[in-house]
Amino acid sequence: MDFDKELDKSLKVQTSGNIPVIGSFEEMSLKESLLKGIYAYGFEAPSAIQSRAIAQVIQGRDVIAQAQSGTGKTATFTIGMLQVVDTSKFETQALVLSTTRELAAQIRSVISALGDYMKIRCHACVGGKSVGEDIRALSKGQHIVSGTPGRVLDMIKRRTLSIRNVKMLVLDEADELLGKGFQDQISEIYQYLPPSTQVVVVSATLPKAVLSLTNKFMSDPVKILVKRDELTLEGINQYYIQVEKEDWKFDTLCDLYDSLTITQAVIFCNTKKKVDWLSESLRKANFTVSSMHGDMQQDERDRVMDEFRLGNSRVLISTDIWARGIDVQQVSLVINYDLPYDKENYVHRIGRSGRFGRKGVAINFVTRNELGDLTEIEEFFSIKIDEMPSDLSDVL
Ligand SMILES: Nc1ncnc2c1ncn2[C@@H]1O[C@H](COP(=O)(O)OP(=O)(O)OP(=O)(O)O)[C@@H](O)[C@H]1O
Repeated sequence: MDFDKELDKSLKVQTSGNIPVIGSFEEMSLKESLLKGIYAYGFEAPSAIQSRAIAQVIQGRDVIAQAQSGTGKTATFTIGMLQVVDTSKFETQALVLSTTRELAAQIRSVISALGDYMKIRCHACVGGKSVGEDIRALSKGQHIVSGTPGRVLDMIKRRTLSIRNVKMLVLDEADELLGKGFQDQISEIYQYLPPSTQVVVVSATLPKAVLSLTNKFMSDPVKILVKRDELTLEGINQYYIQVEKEDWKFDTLCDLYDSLTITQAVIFCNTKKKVDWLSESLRKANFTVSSMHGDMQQDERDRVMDEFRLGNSRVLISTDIWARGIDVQQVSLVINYDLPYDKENYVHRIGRSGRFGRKGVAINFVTRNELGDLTEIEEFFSIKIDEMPSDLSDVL
């Protein structure tokens, strides 16, 4: 199946002005070494967001790029960034900020892979890792830094990360970075950057309040936006299972376990405590599961992540730390053991499946009391979530 064409037909975007759509990577006038990196990585044609936004980033415009989950936003800003970085200068010219350490590390590896033939130097600057290693890596000279706000700010303040020559700032998962938890750190980092820094803002969800905030630090941005009712992917089938009481969710999950391991599955809970409880209970019942949340040591988080990426573990239980950006193509099933508190995160969570045109299934566990929350999600995204058919193999 031609994923690109399928994907393009079903996705609707709104753009500011008349933004040209460039149908191939060759037509983007990219450096030879970058083009080679793109093809070596296995990309053949640009996705909808890539064919619109890459050229705008390269032209130096401030860009607001919204696109559905798993449709190639990372490569959009990465290709734009790699094209404008001058690799003969061993100084940091672009800075990418994201919400979790795992996501910052994933972005670093995409940058390194696509920029392989350009001999790009890119470092992930994230919390939980040795500061000494950051200092060593940064002192060698890194063209691009991908990091989480706290550690990046720390490195700037220590003058270990020199931002004098930064030309571009990318805010991935921008709505979360500009929300309460990160806003102060982001604005502090921004104030250190040269005034002419180009800003690229990226996310699958960009609520109006966030869009209006961007006026403060972006000038006349090009906007590529998706309406809320176009945000869920057609390739992800969404269902709910209603249970009498919360306790029964556990038995329902046990019944589903065999189906979960057909490919890979992610199960979301709303709290770290519940992740611990659910994974321990499943293990006690002799099911093999991995788990991950923000209170775990970073080396343990890294180990769980590596195992899951390699496919050595098939069922991962996590909090919203896993909701955004993480790309594991084999994930075809997402279970919301709890519905997310934050409606936006619903599309991010279910978007861990159905990556780049692949099929996915999302199952929401709800008690009678939670049915109203499910309806709110349906109304918010203008979707219809059906009751799960009795035989899951019909839908997987
Ligand atoms: N042009 C392309 N051709 C083929 N595969 C692609 C292309 N662009 C991206 N991909 C692949 O699609 C997958 C999803 O891409 P990516 O992680 O960039 O999505 P995203 O839009 O950032 O998603 P999210 O909203 O979850 O952050 C990745 O595995 C990536 O390698």
